[in-house]
Amino acid sequence: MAEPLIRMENIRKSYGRVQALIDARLHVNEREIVGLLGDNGAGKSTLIKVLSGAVPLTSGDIFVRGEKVHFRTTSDAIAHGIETIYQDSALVTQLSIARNLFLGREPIKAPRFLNRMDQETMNTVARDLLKQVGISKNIPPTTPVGSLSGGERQAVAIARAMYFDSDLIILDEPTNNLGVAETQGVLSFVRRARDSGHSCIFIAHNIHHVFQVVDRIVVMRRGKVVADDIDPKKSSVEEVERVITGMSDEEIRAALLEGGQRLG
Ligand SMILES: Nc1ncnc2c1ncn2[C@@H]1O[C@H](COP(=O)(O)OP(=O)(O)OP(=O)(O)O)[C@@H](O)[C@H]1O
Repeated sequence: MAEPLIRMENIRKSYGRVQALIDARLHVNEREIVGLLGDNGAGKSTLIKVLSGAVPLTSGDIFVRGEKVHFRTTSDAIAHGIETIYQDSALVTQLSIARNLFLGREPIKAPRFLNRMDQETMNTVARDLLKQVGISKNIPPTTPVGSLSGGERQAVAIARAMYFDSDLIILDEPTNNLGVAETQGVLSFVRRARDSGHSCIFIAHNIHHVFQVVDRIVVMRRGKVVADDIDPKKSSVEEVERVITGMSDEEIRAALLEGGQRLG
């Protein structure tokens, strides 16, 4: 079998006495959307932070296309094609969509010594990217990001990762606080990123959103990966919820009943 794009093995991460990750493993194939699920505190964010170079691992190995890597900073991970998009996506609201797409990597107009940004190129690329990512309305690339909706901002961040050729785009709770239509928009941007050759890790508390978009589901519980090959087409939401909680139907019913009695 082909070497996966990303392979993480025996990942341990301790914060003092707290063992956030215990021999966690994760792989992501080329052109694959992996959904990462788990209850609060299961270790999802920590695993992603390790993969994006934001926190150092205590022990374990990370491979990119079979090559062992050591990420000490987020720039190391970005240099290996791994881009993480957080909810607020680090966009500058006062600047245009085009400027945000190129933030820190702006093309320079000739003659280069004058150090003038090539606004025209930025606008042309931005227009094309917005189309690729599937922003349906005709939004000019000169529009300030501050006037975009939450879903459109996610689209700009995804477009940026696509343009700078990130192989893996990690989306941490991209649909949080979004309305129904906006959420559907973001899910379709993620599908388009996959269809144009990128892989994604999608973290969301809303299991229904995950089911709609991912190719495979990975579940974490108490720092460990307890399932890494759930096919959303063959499993039900309830089955996956059981894996997340580690509870049987009976235990879930008892917990609900107990909760109901407490409320009553
Ligand atoms: N900086 C930190 N210092 C100490 N403990 C931490 C730190 N970050 C996370 N933890 C602990 O590590 C464990 C895993 O947390 P993590 O945030 O990775 O879980 P999560 O699955 O992302 O949860 P959530 O869905 O609530 O964001 C938890 O017990 C958490 O309290």
